[in-house]
Amino acid sequence: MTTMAQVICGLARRWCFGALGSPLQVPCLQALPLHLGRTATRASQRDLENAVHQVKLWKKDPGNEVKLKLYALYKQATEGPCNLPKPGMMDLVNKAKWDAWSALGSLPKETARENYVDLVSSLSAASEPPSPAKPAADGEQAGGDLVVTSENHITTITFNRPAKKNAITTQMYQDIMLALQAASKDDSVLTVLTGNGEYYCSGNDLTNFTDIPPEGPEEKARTNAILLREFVDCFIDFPKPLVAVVNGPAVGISVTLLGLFDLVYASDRATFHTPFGPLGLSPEGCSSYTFPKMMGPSKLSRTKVGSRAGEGGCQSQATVSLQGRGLGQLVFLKAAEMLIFGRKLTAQEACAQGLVTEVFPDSTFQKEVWTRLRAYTKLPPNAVRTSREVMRSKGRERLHAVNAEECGALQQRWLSEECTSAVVRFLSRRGKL
Ligand SMILES: CCCC/C=C\CC(=O)SCCNC(=O)CCNC(=O)[C@H](O)C(C)(C)COP(=O)(O)OP(=O)(O)OC[C@H]1O[C@@H](n2cnc3c(N)ncnc32)[C@H](O)[C@@H]1OP(=O)(O)O
Repeated sequence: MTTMAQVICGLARRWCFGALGSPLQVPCLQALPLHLGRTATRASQRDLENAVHQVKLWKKDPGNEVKLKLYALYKQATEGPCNLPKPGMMDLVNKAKWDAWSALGSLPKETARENYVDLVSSLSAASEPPSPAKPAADGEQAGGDLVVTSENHITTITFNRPAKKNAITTQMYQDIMLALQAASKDDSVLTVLTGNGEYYCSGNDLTNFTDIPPEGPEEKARTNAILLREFVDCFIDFPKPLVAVVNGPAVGISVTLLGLFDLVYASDRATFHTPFGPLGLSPEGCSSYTFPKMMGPSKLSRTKVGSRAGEGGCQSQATVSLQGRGLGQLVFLKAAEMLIFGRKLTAQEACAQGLVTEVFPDSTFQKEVWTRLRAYTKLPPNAVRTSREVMRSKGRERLHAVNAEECGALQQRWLSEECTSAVVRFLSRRGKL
């Protein structure tokens, strides 16, 4: 059941959206501890104006409680005690504002001004914009192979091995699982995966296959299959919307997992490559199920348009040539081009196939995507979560079964001569073996 407090906070959140700049548009309830100890100089009218200006520059939403307090102090500092008629019970937003202002009673204007200035100054440090991960010129970036940040209701998990094209080590699989567990419980609305540097991710670190334990390669394949299954299960069961911010080329498991994401935003520099054939491997990340499924509907509609073969600008050769042979074949062919034959897709192609939600020019990619995501976090979080759950719940059991089957097949593949030779080929080209 929704409580009145939740209703108020929901309304307040909507009302506050994008209104940080104005000290007048500020809701919520409890009093905040203030810095009352200004003794050196009293805050002047100029100090107040500067503080108001500073609030306008804040990039980070300080939350409704703070904004409501700021509103009340500003009104008290400029107009004195609350002089408005009490709003009706159902006028929730104005009632919250009125309550906050009235709660200041007969606090002198000067003190309110001083409190406003002190509050802004104490919060300003915390409102600095986040420093984005800088592309590494060379070598690893500080902060570990995986960087997890949480702000503005977005938890971001960043692959941070730019010198290795963000290949995923065994430790990183473990750390991503831990990060997802934490993100499922934190106050974030969205969870984002992205990469630092030129690549989004070059997939599984192929040296993961080289440290064979004393028990032998069978044991290695068995433990890898368990790790992979647990890892993919975390994505299947994750309770909030998952967003991939694909900043550059994506390879292997970083591509297949995208079928389990809710939004996939790609730079036009990104490519999508699953070289399982050349590596002697088979698909994972539930892609053997999600890829044919997601690529299906777009092929279906294009097939209908395709009766005018040659006119439809987005028809591929394969689509046209398969017309009339049955949709099952048609759908499978497109996924098969990627998963069996390792065809690399451009961002635009991946978008046309339904793998990518939207493609952005690389020059504006970060700005546009993060602005969009920040706007999405202003939506009522419980509604977002519920919608996500009803969309995901139907297919979850099936996804777990697919994951188990794929991991079983891979356990065999990893022991095959085809796979071993491919990994040896890759590692020996740089004198790693
Ligand atoms: C628990 C197990 C789960 C298994 C599940 C998943 C399966 C997969 O993900 S399969 C896909 C595996 N990935 C690949 O096959 C990609 C391999 N890498 C490449 O083909 C190229 O490196 C790439 C095309 C990504 C980039 O090429 P270049 O631009 O020419 O760069 P370099 O090759 O010089 O790479 C720089 C540096 O990074 C190392 N690197 C890159 N990718 C990987 C990787 N996947 N594993 C290990 N190392 C990788 C590369 O060796 C270079 O290292 P140095 O030689 O030390 O500079």
